[in-house]
Amino acid sequence: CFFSRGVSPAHRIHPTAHSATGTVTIHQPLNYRAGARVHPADGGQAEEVYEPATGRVICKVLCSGEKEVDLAVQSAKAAFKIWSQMSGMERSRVLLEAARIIREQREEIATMETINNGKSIFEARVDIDISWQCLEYYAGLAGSLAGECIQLPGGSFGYTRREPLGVCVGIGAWNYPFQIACWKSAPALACGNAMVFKPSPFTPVSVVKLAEIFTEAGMPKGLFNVVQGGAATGQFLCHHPDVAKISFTGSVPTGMKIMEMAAKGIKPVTLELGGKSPLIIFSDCALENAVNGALMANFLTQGEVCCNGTRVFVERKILDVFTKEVVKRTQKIKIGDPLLEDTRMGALINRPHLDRVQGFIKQAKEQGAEVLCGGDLYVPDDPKLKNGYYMRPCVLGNCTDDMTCVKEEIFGPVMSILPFDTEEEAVERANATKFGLAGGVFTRDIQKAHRVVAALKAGMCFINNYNLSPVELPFGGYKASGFGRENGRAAIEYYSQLKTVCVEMGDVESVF
Ligand SMILES: NC(=O)C1=CN([C@@H]2O[C@H](COP(=O)(O)OP(=O)(O)OC[C@H]3O[C@@H](n4cnc5c(N)ncnc54)[C@H](O)[C@@H]3O)[C@@H](O)[C@H]2O)C=CC1
Ligand SMILES: C[N+](C)(C)CCCC(=O)O
Repeated sequence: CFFSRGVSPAHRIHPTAHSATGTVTIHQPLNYRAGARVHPADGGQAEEVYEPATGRVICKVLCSGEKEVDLAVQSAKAAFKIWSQMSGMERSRVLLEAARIIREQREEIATMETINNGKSIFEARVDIDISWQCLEYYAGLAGSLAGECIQLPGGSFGYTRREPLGVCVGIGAWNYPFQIACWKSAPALACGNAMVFKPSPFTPVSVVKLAEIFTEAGMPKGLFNVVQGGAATGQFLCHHPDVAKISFTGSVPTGMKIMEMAAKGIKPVTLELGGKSPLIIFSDCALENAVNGALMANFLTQGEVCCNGTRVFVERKILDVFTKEVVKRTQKIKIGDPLLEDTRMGALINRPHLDRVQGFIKQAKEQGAEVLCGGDLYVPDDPKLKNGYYMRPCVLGNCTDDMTCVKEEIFGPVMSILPFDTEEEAVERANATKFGLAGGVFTRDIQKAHRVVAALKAGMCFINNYNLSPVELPFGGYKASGFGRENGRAAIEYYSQLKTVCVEMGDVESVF
């Protein structure tokens, strides 16, 4: 598998995955509290949930009110008392069992993710693999989470305890619904915390499956709860006095609001926000790898990826050959029914978002960019897909740094190509953005590669590849792309706190 590892071939193909587009409806409650699916106790405003591939409503999600949010937090609080007292090894075993169940149910979860999100089943399987790998990784760390012992004068000493924070809130975006929930819950639970998770109201479905799996794996009932809804529900969560931490993935404007709310309760926050990341292609690159890298950097999940390298800086010497090849390969991307095995680009999340992406392309043309391919709506032949939210992936040439398409996050399949002449110029232009989530470089010159990534003001940098997600590596942003880290050992810092204990072995020497 091309950007995940450790998947046995038996997990790859499932014979029944093909037929479900346009047929699934969901009737079960989508809130999860105290170890069971429940209808929310209050709120109750219903939002339609779509299948992007067909434009069909697959269910209605009931938004949780203040009372339901409180019940979920209280349920988490009760479970925290049990879970936080368990040893790391005991927690590890439960997380490993959850990872095993996810592997077992991989096809079912990936199919649901595809139906609700619109991404290809091929990619959804990778997302689910990254998800269980994340649980395995933090299960591995759970047993070794510890403080340190520090010798002091006269035989006295101090020690630190790494303690959980309490009830953590996770708020997710719609592009990687299951994976985001795992990236937040795995380190949180490994550290001994409880969690209340709110997915995006566009993709409420798969995270409830995760909650069921956690219970089946042996977590105390109430340890992981799901509330549903949009901004109002999110605000109840962020203001709740019993919430110890908020981890958010989403847009910059919402991230600012989350931070303001957290400030009122002195709650720590992790913010995984948007980006407009640079990918710098030098003329001494391996061209085919660089072309592959540019496609990986722009067209996964219909371009709806926060860390995408959407500003592709190409050394002028290879501009023509690189552009020609990228365009040729982009035109070959198979768009269509996301549940078909050979589809590589499915549907965008919803009609307003598709319109927004189309608006960016229109504006790019008005500002002088040239559409080298795609950018138009795509209507699949299959009649059941005719109301889906498809577009052809787009490559823009003739771009300049001041264009809106180069400055703003589009969150769709739109690549902007920008020529450059010198390394210094490329680095300076790459850094001339309010964002700092990711960046990449393609070159065969190892000194240049390391020099350039060292100069990039971005949290996640790639050399000679792009958009890989090994769970062992910390992920997160600089500047307006947020702070805090997910994945890797680093995430432990954001879901635990240190208690220092100072131990006197002698007598108290009072100054009074
Ligand atoms: N850095 C990262 O890891 C990622 C960042 N993103 C960013 O997310 C954006 C797209 O996702 P969207 O779901 O449209 O973002 P969004 O910011 O509109 O919503 C994200 C989540 O916040 C909730 N929310 C909205 N208003 C809220 C409020 N006032 N209080 C509490 N919660 C609130 C939403 O219901 C949703 O669950 C893009 O800008 C993208 O760059 C998306 C995925 C990953
Ligand atoms: C998995 N990956 C690296 C393609 C994207 C992860 C960040 C996001 O949630 O957008």
